[in-house]
Amino acid sequence: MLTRWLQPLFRYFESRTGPYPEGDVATPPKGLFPFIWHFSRPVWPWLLVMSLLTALVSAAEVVFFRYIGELVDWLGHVERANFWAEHGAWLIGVGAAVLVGLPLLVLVQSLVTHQSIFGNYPMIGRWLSHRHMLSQSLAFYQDEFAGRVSQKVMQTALAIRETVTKVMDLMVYAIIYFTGAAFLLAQADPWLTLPLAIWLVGYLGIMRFFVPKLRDVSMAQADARAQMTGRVVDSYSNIQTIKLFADTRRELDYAKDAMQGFMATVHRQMRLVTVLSICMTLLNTLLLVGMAAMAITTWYVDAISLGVLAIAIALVMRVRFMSDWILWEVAGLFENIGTVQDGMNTIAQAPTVCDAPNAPALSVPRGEIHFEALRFGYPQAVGGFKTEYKTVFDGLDLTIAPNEKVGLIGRSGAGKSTLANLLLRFYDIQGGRITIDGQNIAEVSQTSLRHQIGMVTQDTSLLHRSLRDNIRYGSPHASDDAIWEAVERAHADTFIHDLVDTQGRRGLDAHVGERGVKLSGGQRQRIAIARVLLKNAPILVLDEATSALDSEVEAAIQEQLETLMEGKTVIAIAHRLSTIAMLDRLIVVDEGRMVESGTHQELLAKGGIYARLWQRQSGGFIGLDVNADRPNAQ
Ligand SMILES: Nc1ncnc2c1ncn2[C@@H]1O[C@H](COP(=O)(O)OP(=O)(O)OP(=O)(O)O)[C@@H](O)[C@H]1O
Repeated sequence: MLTRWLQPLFRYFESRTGPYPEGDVATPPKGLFPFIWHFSRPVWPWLLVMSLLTALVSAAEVVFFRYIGELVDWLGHVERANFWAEHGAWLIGVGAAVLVGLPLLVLVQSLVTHQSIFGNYPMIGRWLSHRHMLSQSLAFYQDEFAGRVSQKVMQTALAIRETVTKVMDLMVYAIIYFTGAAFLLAQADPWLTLPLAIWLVGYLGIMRFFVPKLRDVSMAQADARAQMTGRVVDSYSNIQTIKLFADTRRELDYAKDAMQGFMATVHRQMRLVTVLSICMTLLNTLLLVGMAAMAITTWYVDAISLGVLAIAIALVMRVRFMSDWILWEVAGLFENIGTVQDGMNTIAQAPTVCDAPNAPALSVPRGEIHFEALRFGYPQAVGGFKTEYKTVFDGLDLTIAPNEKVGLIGRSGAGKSTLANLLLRFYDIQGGRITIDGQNIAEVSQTSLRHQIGMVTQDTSLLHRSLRDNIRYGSPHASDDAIWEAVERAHADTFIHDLVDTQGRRGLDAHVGERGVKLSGGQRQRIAIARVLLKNAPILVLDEATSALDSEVEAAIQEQLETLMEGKTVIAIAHRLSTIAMLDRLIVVDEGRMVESGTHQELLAKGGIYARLWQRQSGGFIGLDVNADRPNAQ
């Protein structure tokens, strides 16, 4: 009933701050305060309101104590017969104010804190971080575990909320309460503040001693926890290897070693907690006894009234309960600041590959690709500070004519996949340029560049969604008819028709991945081919596109791939030379340069690297005819 009545209020306060801010994606700044501010900007007016209301609630509590003291005094002095006549109106006024005012104040404060801030604030952090992380360069994800990044995104947002709200809410509450209490006691008799002042010195000393120790042990515990989880996850994810070598005891010992490391931090922490509890109890009891003694003494010499004595004891009782709680909050605050700092190191990294300001879209009327004096090496951090480049291309020149189909050949590690990745601008080059129809790919928007290129790779990773969503990922508005047509052309219909996932979803509706259907490497590759068929981009990159298929399916698809290649510029990479031998031109890459170029026949006649490779592959290595030199030899 009450909740129903409060519904409009809930809705009003929940909608005061939008949890999904739009606008340009910005890299969060480095530095603790600017980083926290970056995620707090959308909610700061509400944080301020929360802080003010908290200060009011805290002040109201102290004032309330004061009235209780006055009441005690009257009750001690006034004649019973005159009590109502003298104080009735005043009492009803204060009673009404407490009865209506305080709950109302707490209601508004609670609505602002819980409805406007608590849910929306961390979501703003997650949303802004996630948007930024999606624009991060590929190289970033090759250096970081996806699970670790996602955990940082989720955790950091919560830690920012905890840090800011602890400072702006709980600390404000405690400071106002403590100052208010001290002021109230000083007004009655300055001597009464003495026990409080001594207690404060002791309390700050305890904080100074214990908080850094608690923070250190919490950080050590977080590390030990990560290590323990990491080892357990490592065992589960490599369960096949463990079973293969049938050595669960070794795995258990490996995990136990990390568990013992974790337990050592727990013991350290719990010992600290016990000593801290003893110190706090001693200090608080001392405050209580000290304040009681001081209050009784001052009352005895008639310096204070009975009412003041009562509130002095009551205020101190409350300080006693609050002090434990604040100490833990401060220790927690440092832990949260540590989490924010740790998250900042991952999240506040600028993408290495960026669009130029107002970058135009790429237009591909012809499909000519030109690599000009290309120099590229993968960056490698040396000693954590300096970056060196591991050279892959050193002055490569290559022009691929519109609609030309080129096969790239080279030993493993020669840089074939790298060349494809550079065309897609997954990395920025260190020298030269890459142009498509005369437009430098570094000057057009990355999205438009990748829209114009269809790619099938060796390892097809599918998203944990329905097959339909996976296939139409590059063309989100494709109809089911168009999807089925692509599926049939990729020869994927044979298995898609029979697919049922654990939830009973069938065919294109079946979900892949975790708790979904498990597809073989060849099946996944056919899905990838269907996806590219549907995308129908003017430039095609096939990086070992049929490597996971058996010969029968490969032969069937080859025909479809030829249709797919019609009217497109194609770069195909394959170790099995027979799959690319029929292309217009074959290029052999070695040590960062193009060393041979020509048709299959020309390269065979040349008797160079290609001829030797062909000879080896057709010479029984994969069971082909020794004399086969026909481009379409299978
Ligand atoms: N992300 C990366 N970071 C650093 N070095 C890399 C990265 N990817 C590849 N390399 C290195 O760059 C070189 C070229 O690799 P690339 O994958 O392009 O070769 P490839 O010719 O496609 O090999 P393969 O035929 O085995 O697929 C290799 O020495 C490889 O170790």
